[in-house]
Amino acid sequence: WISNIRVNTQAVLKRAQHIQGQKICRNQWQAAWLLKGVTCIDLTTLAGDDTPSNVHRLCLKAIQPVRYDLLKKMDMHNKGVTTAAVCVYPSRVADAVMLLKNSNLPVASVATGFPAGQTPLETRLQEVRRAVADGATEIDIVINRTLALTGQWKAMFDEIRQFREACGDAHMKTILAVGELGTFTNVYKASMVAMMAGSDFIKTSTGKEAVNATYPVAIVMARAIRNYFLRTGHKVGFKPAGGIRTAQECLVWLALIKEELGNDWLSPHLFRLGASSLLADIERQIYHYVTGQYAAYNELPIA
Ligand SMILES: O=C[C@H](O)COP(=O)(O)O
Repeated sequence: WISNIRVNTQAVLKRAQHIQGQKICRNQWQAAWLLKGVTCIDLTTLAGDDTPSNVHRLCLKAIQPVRYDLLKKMDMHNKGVTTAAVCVYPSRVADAVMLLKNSNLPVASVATGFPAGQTPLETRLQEVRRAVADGATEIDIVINRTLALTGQWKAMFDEIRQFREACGDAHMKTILAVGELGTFTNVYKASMVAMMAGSDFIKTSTGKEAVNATYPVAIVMARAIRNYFLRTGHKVGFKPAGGIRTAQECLVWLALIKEELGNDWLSPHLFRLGASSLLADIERQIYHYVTGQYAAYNELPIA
C-alpha cells in the first residue's frame, strides 16, 4: 500500500498558492489569532552555544510570552497565555525542567542524532532514554533519511517503533526533514509510516536543512494526517518548524490548518509551530495592535 502512494504535485502547488494568497484578517481578529499562535509555539533554542542561562531566559519567555500590560489591555492577562512548550537539545533538558518545575509547561527535547540522524541506532535510542530520564515529556525524533531515500519503509517503521518504545509516556514528534526527502510522494509515504509507527505528531523539519517548512509540503502532510484519521479514527498532530519567523506566516499556518484539518487541530494538543524567533515578531504586532505604534527594540524582551 505504501509503495503505491502517488502525490499530484500540480494539485498540491495550486492548493498551497491559494491558501497563501488569501486575505489576512485584521484588527482584533488578527490579535486573537496571533495569541492562538503563541499558545501553539514550541519555543526553541537549538544552537551550539546554548547555555543554562539562555535556556533559563527562554523558559521565562515561554511562561510570559507577551508583555503583561499588553495582555491586560486585551483582557487576556488572566487567561494563562503561555507557549505550548520549550524545545532544547538533550544536554539542556535538565536546565529547562528545573526552571519550569512550577509551571505546566512541558519540555521537549530533540533526539536521535538531531539533526542528521546519522549516529548508530543504539546511540539514538540511548539519547531518547536519557532525555526522558532528565524530565523531557516530549521527544522530537528525526527519521533516518537514508532509509526513506532508499525505499526501506519497513525498516524505517521498525526504527520509529523502537523510538516510540524508548519514549515511554513521553509524546513523540517525528521529524521528516522534508527538505531532504526529494519528492512529495516520499513526504506522504514518510508521514504515513511515521504515524503507523505511533507518532503523536509529525513535524516538517529540523530547521537545519536548506529547505524547511513550506506550505506545499504542509498540504501533503496534512492530507496524510487527514487520511490516517479517516482510516483509523486516530488524530495525529502536525508541527511545521524551521524558518517560520513572522506574524504573517503564523496567520497563514493557522489558516492552512483550519482549512485542511479543521478546528480540532487548532489547539496545542494537535498543532505546534516550532520556532526560535517567531514570538518576537508576534509580540511586536500585538504591541502595535494595543498601542497603535511599533515597539522600539528595547521595549520588548527578546525571545
Ligand atoms: O524545531 C524547531 C526548529 O529547529 C526551529 O527552527 P528556526 O530556528 O528556524 O525557527
